[in-house]
Amino acid sequence: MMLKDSRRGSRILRIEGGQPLSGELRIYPAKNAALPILAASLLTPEPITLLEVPRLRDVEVMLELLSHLGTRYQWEGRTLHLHTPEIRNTHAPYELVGQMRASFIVWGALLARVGEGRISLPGGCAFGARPVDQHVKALRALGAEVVEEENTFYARRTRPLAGRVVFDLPTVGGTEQAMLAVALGGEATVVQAAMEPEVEDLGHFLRMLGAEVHGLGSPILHIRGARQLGGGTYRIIPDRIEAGTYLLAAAATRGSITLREVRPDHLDALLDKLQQSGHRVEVGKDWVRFWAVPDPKPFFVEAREYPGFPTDLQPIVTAYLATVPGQSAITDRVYPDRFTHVGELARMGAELYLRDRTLLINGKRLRGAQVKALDIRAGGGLVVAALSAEGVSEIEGVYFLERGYEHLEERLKALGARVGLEETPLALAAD
Ligand SMILES: CC(=O)N[C@H]1[C@@H](OP(=O)(O)OP(=O)(O)OC[C@H]2O[C@@H](n3ccc(=O)[nH]c3=O)[C@H](O)[C@@H]2O)O[C@H](CO)[C@@H](O)[C@@H]1O
Ligand SMILES: C=C(OP(=O)(O)O)C(=O)O
Repeated sequence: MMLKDSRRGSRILRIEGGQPLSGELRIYPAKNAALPILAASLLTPEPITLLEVPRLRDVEVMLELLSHLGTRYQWEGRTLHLHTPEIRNTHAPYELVGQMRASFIVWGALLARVGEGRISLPGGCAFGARPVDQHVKALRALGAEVVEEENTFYARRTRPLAGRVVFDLPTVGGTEQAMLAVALGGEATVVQAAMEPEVEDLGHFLRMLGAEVHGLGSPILHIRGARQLGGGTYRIIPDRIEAGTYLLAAAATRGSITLREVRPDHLDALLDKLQQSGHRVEVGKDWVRFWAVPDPKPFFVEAREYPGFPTDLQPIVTAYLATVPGQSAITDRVYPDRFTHVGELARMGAELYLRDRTLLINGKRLRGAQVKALDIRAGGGLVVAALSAEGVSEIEGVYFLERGYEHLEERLKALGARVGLEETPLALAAD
């Protein structure tokens, strides 16, 4: 019996597997680039327009937080107008920050704009420890006074933040936090900065506002903030994780698809693995064509920081490899315990063995089952597995899928999948 989850609703995604995906898809802009750019909009009193913003639950949550802090916003189709003439609140409470980790970087923006910020420890996908010590280290290195009390952090500054931040490890959110903290009037050199395309996109956005940003895409960044930032219109980069999910779904179903409005260079690590598996790939400036072979080969993947194989595609490539005969192996250097999807995939008949943080996979034809998405990309993995499986799967935890995949059901249908979103009857949903 399915358990009722009142906060997350009781909908299920029903997938009848076995249909090879085929067709064309325009990839949406990146959630993980949109979220820090939304946080950065707090830095300026001037209006900002973001073109083609993903209409995702995470974006709605971030907008709720921004309005609490003082932003007025308006949607016009997929275009988003934002304006923060002044900050009305300097406290980002748990009810908002607890829903999503990316919200934590509004802290740096508040500190830069009004000199202080109080923020609750963030929530987000739970796939092992996700500390914030590097965020605190960065703000302290820049001269902020930081006090932690009962899962809430308070920071203030008495002068513009400036200094050298040396991270212990490359952190996407930590790097973005440091960038926001100095973009308005401060200055920083960031050593061992994250090189992810989403960090680079934030850098381009800050440049548009008037900050100087050097070294984007490299491990050493230099940011010189402007005394006053302006506004402008910005287009966010395509979502490499959404693109990767559809490519792996096509691979798992032995289908063929064309992705448009993508950045193939952001997908290098995945495209290389797909080719290693035997599939055919062609790329152009902003498109990728993919044809699966019927008898792909297994491979080894190690998820790492960009430009390595992305950890956010790790659960999804696991689902694909679970369909490939032979032995594959996966490790995740970014989140070594990101394996919440393993038990659920096993329910679909996948043969997976976790040994010393390495996942060994004996690929085979999967079978449909009732499973539960426990985070966004674990959910993406279950969708990929269900699409390739024999029979019907019912995926619970649609809430998580909606955090990361816009119009998932319609898009899969357009590619020929047999999929439907269903309300669980109340009788079934009750525990
Ligand atoms: C909204 C967003 O963009 N989320 C992405 C972002 O998350 P997020 O920014 O939270 O991930 P980080 O890059 O910060 O994490 C990388 C590693 O650094 C560690 N760490 C991080 C911060 C800190 O203060 N201390 C610390 O030890 C983490 O535990 C992890 O092992 O990058 C992750 C890694 O690519 C992705 O999985 C997430 O989808
Ligand atoms: C893990 C993700 O998001 P967050 O960092 O907000 O948990 C994700 O987008 O896959």
